[in-house]
Amino acid sequence: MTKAVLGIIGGSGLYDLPGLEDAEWRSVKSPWGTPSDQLRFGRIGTTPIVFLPRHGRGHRLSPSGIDYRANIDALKRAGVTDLVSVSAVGSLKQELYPGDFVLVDQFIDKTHARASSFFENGCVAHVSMAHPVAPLLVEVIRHAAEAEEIGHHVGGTYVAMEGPQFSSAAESHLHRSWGADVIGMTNMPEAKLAREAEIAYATVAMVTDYDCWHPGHAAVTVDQVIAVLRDNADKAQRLVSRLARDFPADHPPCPIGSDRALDHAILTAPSARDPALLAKLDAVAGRVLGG
Ligand SMILES: CSC[C@H]1O[C@H](OP(=O)(O)O)[C@H](O)[C@@H]1O
Ligand SMILES: Nc1ncnc2[nH]cnc12
Repeated sequence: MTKAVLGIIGGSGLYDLPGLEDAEWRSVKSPWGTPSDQLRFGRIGTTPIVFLPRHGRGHRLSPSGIDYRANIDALKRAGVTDLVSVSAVGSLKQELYPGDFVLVDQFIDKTHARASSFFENGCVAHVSMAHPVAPLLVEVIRHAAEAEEIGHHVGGTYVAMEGPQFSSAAESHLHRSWGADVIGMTNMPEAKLAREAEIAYATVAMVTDYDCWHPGHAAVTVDQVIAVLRDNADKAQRLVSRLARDFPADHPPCPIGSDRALDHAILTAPSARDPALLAKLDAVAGRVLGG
């Protein structure tokens, strides 16, 4: 059993966590770059919490400009074992209405302009992304949503697009033809990097719009996204607070191995590893690299 530290990445509209006790913004340095902001350390009940606003306070960072490696590395250095992303998404299905919450369990990664791995020349590793979302974490979120009587859908596929422009209608129809449920711009490579860092990851996707495929709805605009987020801020807040309050202090092993993803992943022979890269991997891969 490991002691749990709950990380929350706040997406669009979520730049702080009211209700966090003993809260303090603290800078955490990362050898991978500059995290989106300082981390907000605190607790809710007895659960230690580390919060990070993904786009920075004031929404300074575009989805392509976020240093996802620095964010995940900093959260790992802060001791985070479980990470919940709270994200605005467009709906690709009639039955997923603006205001609904979707606990996604799969991703399709269409991003192409972001560093997407900690493992580079000099230390090559291949982790499994077959099951990108940690089932025990989803269960705790599901219980929290039920306890707060917040309507939610369990399961769904999130398409991660590069952005920052929204999709064309042809792209939106293509994503629907893939059977995907929701679309956003940020959960990849975040989920891949969390897996490499052996952090359990799950997403609360908050539907804000019907993207641009729906004949009965105008194409998505930022104003619309913000209006829906504002209307649902209280629900999101209640969900996170309940999740944190009820979060189990001890941590059984993840059934899909999120917490030991590197056990058989590193291919580069010890003698061929690049010492400079190994030094940067101290937090992410310290468990298997030692030192
Ligand atoms: C403001 S709409 C587009 C923006 O919102 C989502 O961000 P996040 O996942 O951080 O909530 C979407 O991915 C885009 O970055
Ligand atoms: N329709 C959409 N496409 C991409 N990202 C989004 N975030 C919120 N709505 C979105």
